[in-house]
Amino acid sequence: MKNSIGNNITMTIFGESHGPCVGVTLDGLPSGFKIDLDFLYDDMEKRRAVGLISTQRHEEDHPEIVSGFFNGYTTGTPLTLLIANKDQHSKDYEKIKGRLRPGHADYTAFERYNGYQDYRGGGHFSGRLTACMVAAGNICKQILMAKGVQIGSHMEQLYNLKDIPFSSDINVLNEQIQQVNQMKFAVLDAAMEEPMKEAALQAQKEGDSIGGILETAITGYPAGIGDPIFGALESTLTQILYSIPAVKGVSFGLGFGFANLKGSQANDPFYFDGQIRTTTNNNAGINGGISNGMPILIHTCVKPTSSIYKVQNSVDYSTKQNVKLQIVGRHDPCIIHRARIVVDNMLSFGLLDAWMSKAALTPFEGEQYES
Ligand SMILES: Cc1cc2nc3c(=O)[nH]c(=O)nc-3n(C[C@H](O)[C@H](O)[C@H](O)COP(=O)(O)O)c2cc1C
Ligand SMILES: C=C(O[C@@H]1CC(C(=O)O)=C[C@@H](OP(=O)(O)O)[C@H]1O)C(=O)O
Repeated sequence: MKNSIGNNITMTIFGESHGPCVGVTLDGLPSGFKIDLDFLYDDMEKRRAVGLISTQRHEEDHPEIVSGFFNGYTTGTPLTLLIANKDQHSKDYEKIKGRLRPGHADYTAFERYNGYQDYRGGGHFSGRLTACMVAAGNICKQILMAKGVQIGSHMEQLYNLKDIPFSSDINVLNEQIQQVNQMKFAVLDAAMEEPMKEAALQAQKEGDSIGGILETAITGYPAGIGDPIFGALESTLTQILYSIPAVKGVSFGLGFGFANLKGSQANDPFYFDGQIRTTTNNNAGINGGISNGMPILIHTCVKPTSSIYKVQNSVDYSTKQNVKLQIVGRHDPCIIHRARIVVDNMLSFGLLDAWMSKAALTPFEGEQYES
C-alpha cells in the first residue's frame, strides 16, 4: 500500500500540486449507483479556498469523471476523477529550492526520493491532493447516506477557542450533523464563528498559522462491522485519517480522557428498547474493533500550517549550509476549516469499505445466530 488504500473498494490517488492535474481512482464500487453531481460539487466547494483565512491560490476544483460513470450511474468499473491545476505559481518554489521548510515534507521527500521529487508546492505531499480525497470520498458518502448513515464534523477547537461539543442526544445530534453540513465554516455555536475567523485572520496578518481539533459524528452505522485484529474499525479509520496531510492526532470517544476514569465510570451500560443500545457512549460506537450501532465519535487534531512567513532557521539541502528561510508564495494560515470535509469524506470511504467486508461475509439470509 503506497498511494492506494482499501480492501473491497480501493482508492488510488495520484498527481502533484504543480502538475497538470491531481486525480483519484475508486475501484470496486457497486454498479448502478446514481451519483448526485450537485452534492459532489457542494463538497468540493466546502474545501475550496476562499477569503484571507485560506490560501490565495484559487482553483476551480471542478472534478471531471473520466471513467466508471455512464448515464448518471456508476458502471462498477474503475471510476476516475481528474481535478485540474491551473493557478500554480511555480517560481515561488524556485526561490527556496533546496531550503527545507520546517514542518513540511521537503526534507523527508529528499531522503525518500533522492531529490527526484517534484518539490513545487509540496508536490505529491501537498494539501492539494485532498481535493481528490473529498471527491472520491463524497461518492462513498452518497452510498452510505442511501443506507441511512449520516456524517458531519465541526471545529471543536480552533487554536484556543472552543465550540460546543456534539450532543449526546441522538435526535439533536442528527440535527447538528445536518446543520454543520450546510455550513462552509462549520461551528455549532454561531457566536464562535466570528472570533474563530478573527483568530485565523490575526495569524495570517502575523505571517503565522494556527491549528485545531475537529469533532466528527457518524450516526446510523449498523452494529457488527469491523474485522479484528488488524481490520479493527478504529485501526482502519485511524490509518485513513493519518493519511490526510497535517493530521497529528486521532482519538475515539473519550480517548485519552479514559485515563482519569474508573471502569464503573468508563463502561457504557446496555439497555434494550427493541434494539441493543448503551446509555452512555464513552467508547463512541466501537467495541473490540467492531461497531456497536451507537454514534461513532472521533477527534482529529490538525496542526498549524507549516509554511509561515516568519523567518525560520533551516538548512539548504544542496549546500548543507545553515540558512535563514523566508517563505514566499501563498499558504493557508489555517487548514482546519477546509480539512473538515476531507475528514468526513475519507472516513466515509473507510466506513463503506469496512461495511463491504461484512456484506461479503454475511451468511445467507435467515442463517442468523439463534440462542
Ligand atoms: C486542505 C489542506 C491545505 C493545506 N495547505 C497547506 C499550505 O497552504 N501550506 C502548507 O505548508 N501546508 C499545507 N497543508 C499541510 C501540508 O500539506 C502538510 O503539513 C505536509 O504535507 C506535511 O505533512 P504532515 O504535516 O502530515 O507531516 C495543507 C493540508 C490540507 C489538508
Ligand atoms: C493548492 C492547495 O493548497 C496548497 C497546499 C500547499 C501545501 O503545501 O500543502 C501549499 C500551497 O500551494 P501553492 O504554494 O501552490 O499555492 C497551497 O495553496 C489546495 O488546497 O487546493
